[in-house]
Amino acid sequence: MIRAIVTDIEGTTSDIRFVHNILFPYARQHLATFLRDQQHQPEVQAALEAVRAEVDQPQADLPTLTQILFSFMDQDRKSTGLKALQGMIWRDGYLNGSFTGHLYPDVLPALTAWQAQGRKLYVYSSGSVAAQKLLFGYSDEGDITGLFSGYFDTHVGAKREVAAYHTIAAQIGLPAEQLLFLSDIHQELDAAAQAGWHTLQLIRGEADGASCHRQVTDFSEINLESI
Ligand SMILES: CSCCC(=O)C(=O)COP(=O)(O)O
Ligand SMILES: [Mg+2]
Repeated sequence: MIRAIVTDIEGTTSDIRFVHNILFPYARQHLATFLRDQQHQPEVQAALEAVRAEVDQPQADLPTLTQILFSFMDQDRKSTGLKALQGMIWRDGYLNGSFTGHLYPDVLPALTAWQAQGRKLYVYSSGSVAAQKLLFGYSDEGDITGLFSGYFDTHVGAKREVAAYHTIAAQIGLPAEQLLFLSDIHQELDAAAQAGWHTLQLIRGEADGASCHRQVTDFSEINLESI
């Protein structure tokens, strides 16, 4: 029996185009000003230190770090330091009404039903935990953070690493065979499956012929009793 469901965000609960066409450009547009104005805030300093460590440049100054962060954004690199900074910048965008967090219309009814059945819901995304809480706190459907029992980001490891799913299972406190991971990316599901989890792939757009995972086009097609 599935007792907990862990969901990805981009391409699973929310449109990739929202992330790539709204969130990422907003962070890019505001990065330099944000760093200039907020560089002495402890959380910003911690993120910049993480970037320095990631590129093995302990003395890198702010202009150098800014260029490194732009190149990370060009590569869509899932850098924990970049993701922390993006989340801080997006906070302003949510608060000033520049955007709300996209949710596919099938997501909220399914999550609500699963929670009512006593199943625990979690999020695992490369976006920082703070960014995840913002997306669901300022979603198209209002604040739905009350549905979730916890959030995981790259602090537990990258989404294509098997070890990350062992860590999440240990933190949730359930055996892998009671856990279901929902994602649009088959390499992430491969890692979860290798850790013993159940998996389901969301196909929101293009088909994925290279996948060996069960596929659904939206959350309304998910029947947890048949897993
Ligand atoms: C919290 S929404 C922004 C997600 C994000 O920053 C991202 O890079 C998505 O990566 P994922 O590995 O979750 O597809
Ligand atoms: Mg995804």
